Amino acid sequence: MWEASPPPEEDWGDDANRAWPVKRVVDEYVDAFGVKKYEIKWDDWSRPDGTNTTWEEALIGNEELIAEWEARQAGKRSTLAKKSLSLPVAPMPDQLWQEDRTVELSRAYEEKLREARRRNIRKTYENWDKVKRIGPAARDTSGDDGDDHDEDEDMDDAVSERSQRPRRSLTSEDMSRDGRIRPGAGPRPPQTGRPDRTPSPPHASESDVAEELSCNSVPLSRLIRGKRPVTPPATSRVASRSLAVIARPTKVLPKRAARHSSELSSPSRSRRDQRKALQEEWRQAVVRAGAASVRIVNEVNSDKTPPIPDGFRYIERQYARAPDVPQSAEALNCLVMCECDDICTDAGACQCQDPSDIINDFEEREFAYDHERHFRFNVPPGVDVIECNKTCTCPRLCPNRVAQLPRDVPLEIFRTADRGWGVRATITVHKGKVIGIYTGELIRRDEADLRVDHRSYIFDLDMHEGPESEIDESQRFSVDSYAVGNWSRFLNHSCEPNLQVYPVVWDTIPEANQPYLAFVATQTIHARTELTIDYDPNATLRRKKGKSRAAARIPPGATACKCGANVCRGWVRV
Ligand SMILES: C[S@@+](CC[C@H](N)C(=O)[O-])C[C@H]1O[C@@H](n2cnc3c(N)ncnc32)[C@H](O)[C@@H]1O
Repeated sequence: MWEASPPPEEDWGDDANRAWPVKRVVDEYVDAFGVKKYEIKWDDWSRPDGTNTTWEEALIGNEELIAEWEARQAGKRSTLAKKSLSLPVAPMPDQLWQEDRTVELSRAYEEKLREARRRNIRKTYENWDKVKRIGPAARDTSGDDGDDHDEDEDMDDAVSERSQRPRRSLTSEDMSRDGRIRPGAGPRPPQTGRPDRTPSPPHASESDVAEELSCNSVPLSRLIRGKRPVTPPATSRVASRSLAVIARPTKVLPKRAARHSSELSSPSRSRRDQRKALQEEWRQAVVRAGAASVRIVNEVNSDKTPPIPDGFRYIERQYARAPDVPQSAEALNCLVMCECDDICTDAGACQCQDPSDIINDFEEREFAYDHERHFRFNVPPGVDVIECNKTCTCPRLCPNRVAQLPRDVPLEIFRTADRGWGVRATITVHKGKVIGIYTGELIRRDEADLRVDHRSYIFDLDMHEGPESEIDESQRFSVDSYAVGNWSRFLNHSCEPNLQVYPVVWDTIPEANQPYLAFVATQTIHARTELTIDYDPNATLRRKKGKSRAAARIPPGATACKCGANVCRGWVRV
């Protein structure tokens, strides 16, 4: 608790309006309205406490003072630049490339390279490579049999792919506002004169035609938008079941995970060893993905590990696709490329946002994130956030690449007193901070319906579905995190949650109905506060609208809610 001291007294005497001599300008800042202010050091005036500076807005008639201040600053900057050329731009060992300090570092690095080039000095800062490749560089290859896809390589691949193959994607003109593809639209050769692009041929080549067909072959039912339900994004499926009776997963797991699972379940291993092995397996998966740590902690009872099924595979930031849900080539061909010069700052001018339905009060297109990469909560229900994709020219630290980046919030999977295991962050996160994404096995909905035992861990990707939707059954998908998943499978329900879920795409188009689900903080969440979501936002909406009066009666298929919130409706569909 503290109280601000009173401002220091200022006494300008009776002749406050006389011309007071100024010594010099000692500081400056630009206020929230863009007005520049200068801190002035006075020559023969001071407060009783000895301080003799004040902040002044206009220095009319004293332009030479400002000129002198600016010259001094320029001198300082150039001295610093000279000095800093010899300073290493080195990341800390635990530094992740998407952190703010890495962004600052990258800017310093660019500045130094520019200065070195200007002075014709051949200078390389080898340590910078570590920032760029923090995921793969930190990879622990011991025991890695190499059959896992390196999650962090995706973006790097994308960048190199971009420079190797001619870009093929829809431009803004090909997509109309409602996201439909216009007849005759299709991928075209790039039109600007950037050095790495091939000039536009007069007629479409064979490959253009092939891609055009594949892009236009996205079934129309999947391109119909504007008929989305006004419901919150995704709903967890319904079923109450005991964790003790979890059935073994039916899917054959990849070699690597199976090996670990047999190690983990070996009767010769003590429970403590099993915990260590599991923690290490997850640590490696997290490091490979370039993400912040996930620790397993239990301060409540003697359980060493959460009750995951044998062969559980931790996968931080992508779906494990079921064999009958391959990555849609059509969707990849239909990615809209933006050509922003640097980071994307104007959604209206960023071509990949053309199909986006995020519009502000002035009917202008808006990004879902602000310049600090915080979610703006401006996404209407049923609308996917469209992040910049692998064909876009912007860098990986563009503010419109957020959910696709590795998680930078360190987490703990911790034992709760009465709801099994839960998730909490070990740092305070602020409103709008995107924590990460839900991962798991991407399966068809009809398959999800059969996995009754997994229901608590299945998220339906149903944000585009509603009574009027014409989405074909074969195009409805769900994510099952029972046997494959990440920290988010441990998120518990609260009737007053501190996270919200929103659908987001970057490696597909919204019409493919396979977005990722991202979790964003809806308020400041202090370190080690449990992170929670609402498993049944529709029920909350109905309740808010007063449609469900029998709040405390537990409906069939639901279980007693133990979220402890003041507004708890008393039951939860799990
Ligand atoms: C997706 S899992 C969450 C992680 C789970 N606590 C665990 O230990 O694996 C969903 C299960 O957590 C429990 N659960 C989550 N939120 C709950 C709540 N508010 N009240 C009671 N049980 C809850 C239920 O057993 C539910 O089936």
